[in-house]
Amino acid sequence: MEKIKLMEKAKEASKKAYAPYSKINVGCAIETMEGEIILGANIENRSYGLTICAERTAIFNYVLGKHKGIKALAIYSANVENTLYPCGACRQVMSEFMKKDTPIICYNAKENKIITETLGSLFPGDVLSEIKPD
Ligand SMILES: O=c1ccn([C@H]2C[C@H](O)[C@@H](CO)O2)c(=O)[nH]1
Ligand SMILES: [Zn+2]
Repeated sequence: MEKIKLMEKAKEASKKAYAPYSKINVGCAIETMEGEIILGANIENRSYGLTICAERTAIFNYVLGKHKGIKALAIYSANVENTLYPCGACRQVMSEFMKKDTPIICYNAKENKIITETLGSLFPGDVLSEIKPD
């Protein structure tokens, strides 16, 4: 799928965000190897630390759906000036289910520009392959 199309899905997902505290609605769209689209959005909590990011809700949705591989992941956010990149916790969770060369597509609202990274560029090192489940 074209990056812009996947980003449109992420934008759609951002409308499902529950973000009354930060007012930053983030949406995430995962394209699976089978070509399905899995969505996620951030869900905040009055106990701020319990907030979960859009990327992780999307990845957990992907896992529950028993899909076979992540082809690309797009992150959309409104109300932020700068490009929103995944936080450290999300990068760690991504490392469990994505490959080093899996594209992570970020949207920069300020420049109205799409920036493509990979998991390997955002989460370098060999930790990705250290422990393998059975
Ligand atoms: O990559 C990111 C960064 C932040 N957030 C959410 C968490 C919180 O609800 C709000 C502000 O940080 O944005 C995400 O969903 N994904
Ligand atoms: Zn995160």
